Amino acid sequence: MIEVKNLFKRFRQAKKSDPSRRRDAREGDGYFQAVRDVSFHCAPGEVLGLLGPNGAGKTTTLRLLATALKPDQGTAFVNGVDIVAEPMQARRQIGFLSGTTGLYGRLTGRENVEYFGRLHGMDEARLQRRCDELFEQLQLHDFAHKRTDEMSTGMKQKCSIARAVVHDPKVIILDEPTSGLDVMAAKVLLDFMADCKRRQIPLIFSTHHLHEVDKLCDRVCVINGGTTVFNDTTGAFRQRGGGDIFDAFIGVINERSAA
Ligand SMILES: Nc1ncnc2c1ncn2[C@@H]1O[C@H](COP(=O)(O)OP(=O)(O)OP(=O)(O)O)[C@@H](O)[C@H]1O
Repeated sequence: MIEVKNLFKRFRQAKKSDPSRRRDAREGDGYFQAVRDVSFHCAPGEVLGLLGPNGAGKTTTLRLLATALKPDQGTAFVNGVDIVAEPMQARRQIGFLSGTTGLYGRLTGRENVEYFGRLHGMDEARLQRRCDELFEQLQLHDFAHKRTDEMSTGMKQKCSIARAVVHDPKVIILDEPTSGLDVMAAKVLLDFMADCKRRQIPLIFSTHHLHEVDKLCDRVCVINGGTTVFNDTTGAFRQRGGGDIFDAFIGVINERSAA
């Protein structure tokens, strides 16, 4: 179970901006309030889609949840572990794919994944079994021994996912996993996510591709201007758009912007 409760995060800005030129209500004196009151939850067997326009605060929220950043206020619980009080314990439960691939270019795909498995303290037999399983599932076998700096975007992304989940985490958080991928590579990743759902692993992913949400998600959270503006089931979201998920998204964003 993942429970995110009233997260807030501001970033310091090097220069104070001129108040008359501020374009974003989140900008203050020497800071930018990237996340301001974000809440949602995702149970075992559920997939939650995190949506929002560019700059809404999705990546910041996911980095807070994955303990890469510390919130200013609020917290989250990962399988009952408080990410603020016990970040190390929380981190062990989480598989996190960030926007940057984080692969070592001179290592092969398999070497990268094995390296991160060893960092997680996995014993060799379990690590090899897990790598075999992931390389099969992500259709990476043919490329396992290729250096990652010679791989295509899709192959790199699959390796990054394998790297993120090698330790068999209890929850999975993916930041724009299908961004920039061709249809075939995206399908492999969507199938992987569907399998996590079948295995009762709570999974959260951010995306701009609404058809992925339509196909895969049980719950939807929309962030706009750093704040949660929708948090409910995918069915309830569709209804907001009279059955159309695109209209639902635009309606939720426009409603908030008008307010
Ligand atoms: N380290 C930082 N310092 C200052 N501002 C930041 C920092 N990180 C993010 N921001 C700002 O916070 C806001 C939210 O950024 P974030 O990357 O979380 O948005 P996003 O919803 O993931 O956007 P996108 O869909 O474009 O990836 C943006 O305006 C961004 O410029």
